[in-house]
Amino acid sequence: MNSPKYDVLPTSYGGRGAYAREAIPEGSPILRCTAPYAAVIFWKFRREVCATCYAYAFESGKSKWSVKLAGDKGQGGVWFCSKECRDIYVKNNEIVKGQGAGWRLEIIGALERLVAQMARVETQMNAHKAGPKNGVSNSLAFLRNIEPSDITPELIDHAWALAEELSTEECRKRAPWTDVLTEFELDTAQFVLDGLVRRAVQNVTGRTPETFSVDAEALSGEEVYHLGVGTWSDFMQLQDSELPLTKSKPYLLASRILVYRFLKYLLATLPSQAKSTKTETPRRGPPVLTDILSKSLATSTHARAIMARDYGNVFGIWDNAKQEEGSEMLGWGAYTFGSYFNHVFQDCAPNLKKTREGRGIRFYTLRDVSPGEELCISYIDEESLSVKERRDHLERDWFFVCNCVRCLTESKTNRDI
Ligand SMILES: C[S@@+](CC[C@H](N)C(=O)[O-])C[C@H]1O[C@@H](n2cnc3c(N)ncnc32)[C@H](O)[C@@H]1O
Repeated sequence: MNSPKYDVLPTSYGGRGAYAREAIPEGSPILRCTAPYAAVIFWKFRREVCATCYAYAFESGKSKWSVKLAGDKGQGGVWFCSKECRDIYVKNNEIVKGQGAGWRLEIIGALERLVAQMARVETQMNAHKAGPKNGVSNSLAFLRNIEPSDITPELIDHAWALAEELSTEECRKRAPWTDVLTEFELDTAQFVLDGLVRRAVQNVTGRTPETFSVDAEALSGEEVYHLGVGTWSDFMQLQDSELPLTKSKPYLLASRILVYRFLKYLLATLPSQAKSTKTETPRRGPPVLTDILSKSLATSTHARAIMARDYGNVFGIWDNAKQEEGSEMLGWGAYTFGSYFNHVFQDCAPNLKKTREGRGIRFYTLRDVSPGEELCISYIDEESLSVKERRDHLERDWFFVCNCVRCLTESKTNRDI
């Protein structure tokens, strides 16, 4: 992917990076991603954060938003800061003009039911003082004790193959769901579902993503290069971190398999599936999105591919409070074209900064950039961490040893360790 202002090229230290095509003055907009390909607003914040523009109710002095969209039977609640944002949500999820976003609310309704069921299971477990079930059952029990040194691509493939068999059996039996997902797993499930929905909607509607253009209006005459969410294949070109992530945090393999099983089960509970009996006449009209989603979960390929592009590529969605006022993370999003900027490498300070604009993000230069210079952001809070903390954090969550000038100098002199 190439922008009018920079090229994405191989770096000397591995992977790709973004390099300025020509001199870029300080304060120049570099890239605006209008929306994430896939995102999640934490389940616990879904009433407080607008599902369209991510506005946080507390910043407007409210405890939650009051504009709600729900299904025919009141299920599938989604909250918005305004009617305009609600209308945008409907438009983005409408497959056939005039038919609204009912299918999406149906899925959210099923999610609400499973969340309520998991709360009941948890209450029962607490009453019986039973340890939490962590979703690693039978054939996958070996995942409980895996160490980083056990992790190989073959072991990961084997675990996913077993997960596919197990989940197919679970959906066939339709026994009640008895595992309890952690908050993080539930949010990961929402993120994966959002990516699968994006893929399905793009496939069905053929809606093409926006391409490079000058969006002069959006920022009062300022020239901003912006990109839409991209296609599934654009998204798939992002770095796949499944292997390094599993080596860094082996427990996440079982956790991600649980997320996949949960989503497959969730889709299997939807009425559109139950109706497809032998006696029913073939459905006419537009493709049923929920059925397409079930098909995309028949194997783990798509869900696994989305999770493989989560760590290392996504950005936190933060409220707009100032840092010193204690800004809060509301969720996270994968902004396809915004994930080619590496962590500051050659010198001590990043030359790009990112800001959130509604559901989009924008990158701009923090200082003058020379032609050919790599455009970098900072992945961490540089100021508050010691050199050891910075390097550990980058190795644990971004899978590389930081050899920037500052880290190398400070490690040599043992400063701040
Ligand atoms: C958001 S991606 C950046 C684009 C990535 N290099 C690519 O080829 O797609 C983040 C990943 O890039 C690599 N990376 C970023 N900054 C780096 C640096 N300073 N040194 C080495 N690798 C880095 C790490 O593998 C990290 O997980």
